[in-house]
Amino acid sequence: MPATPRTLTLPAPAKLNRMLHIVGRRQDGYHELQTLFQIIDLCDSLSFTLRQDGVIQLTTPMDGVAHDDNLMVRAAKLLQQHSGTPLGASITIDKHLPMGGGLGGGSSNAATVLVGLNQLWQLGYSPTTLAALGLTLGADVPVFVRGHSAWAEGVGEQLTQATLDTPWFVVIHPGVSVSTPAIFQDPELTRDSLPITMARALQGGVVEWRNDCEAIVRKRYPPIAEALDWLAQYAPSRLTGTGACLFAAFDSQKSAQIVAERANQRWQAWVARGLNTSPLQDALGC
Ligand SMILES: C[C@@](CO)(OP(=O)(O)O)[C@H](O)COP(=O)(O)OP(=O)(O)OC[C@H]1O[C@@H](n2ccc(N)nc2=O)[C@H](O)[C@@H]1O
Ligand SMILES: Nc1ncnc2c1ncn2[C@@H]1O[C@H](COP(=O)(O)OP(=O)(O)O)[C@@H](O)[C@H]1O
Repeated sequence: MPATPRTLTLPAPAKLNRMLHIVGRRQDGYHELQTLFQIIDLCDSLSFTLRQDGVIQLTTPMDGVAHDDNLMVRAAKLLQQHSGTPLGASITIDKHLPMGGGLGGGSSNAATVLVGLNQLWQLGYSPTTLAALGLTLGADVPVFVRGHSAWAEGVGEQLTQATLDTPWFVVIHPGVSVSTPAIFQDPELTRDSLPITMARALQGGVVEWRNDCEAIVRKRYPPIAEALDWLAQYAPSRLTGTGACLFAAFDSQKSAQIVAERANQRWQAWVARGLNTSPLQDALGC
């Protein structure tokens, strides 16, 4: 039998919401969405070292997030409690994704912890079990556990695998942070988009592909409106999630790079490839 690995290094990729429609509001205040999630090759990198003493320790603190509130620590403890394993782990992160930027970095970190520790602790849980556990941490965790571009409904947890085009994206963070709860509480938010089918969404292309949060985000955060308008000179620009990041698709890496290099120095700009399968699942060979 092969020896149990004692360390594991795995990526935690970002996502874009290629479109996001708000089709209703539940009794508990949460919004019903229809969205196309696409995983991109912009990643954080997480390393796990097995511990026999049962301790969960994040060894790279993150500014503004207390140790025990960190989604990585919460995910590890959740899996530990659920499984009853006596094992622990030290976790380090090389963080590249902006926090609270609509790229799903925190959720992706949590998913990589669930998938990575499932392997390191040899628990043998299925993706379905891990996705259900992940959902208790955040609506965007399941898509990263499944590791495939997807059509999502409900609050984002009802996933159907989808295959999207894989352009090169320019992704911009305009340097302001958006409060997700404030956007969802905004009285002017459009909440009555007509539900569409996944087939229609995939056929509709750019015509149907809008983000219903964008009008409010533009109004409340002028620097985001400025960045969306700037990027739209080159290709249709759109917000991801509730922002603050926005993106546009290009045919080649070169054309995306030319645009990214022209971006305002006050913004962060990346060039990233759209994917259909996650680098996390690629790394694990599943
Ligand atoms: C809307 C998305 C699309 O990807 O935006 P981003 O977070 O990526 O920007 C996500 O599903 C967000 O999910 P997540 O980031 O987990 O949201 P949470 O922290 O759970 O929600 C923060 C708050 O936003 C509101 N909220 C969130 C999601 C939702 N479908 N309806 C809501 O009304 C709730 O008031 C909630 O308390
Ligand atoms: N490991 C983590 N990485 C990023 N954010 C985290 C993490 N753990 C907790 N958080 C909290 O979760 C919030 C949302 O994070 P993130 O997923 O990056 O944003 P978004 O949901 O907008 O894409 C952050 O503002 C931060 O307070």
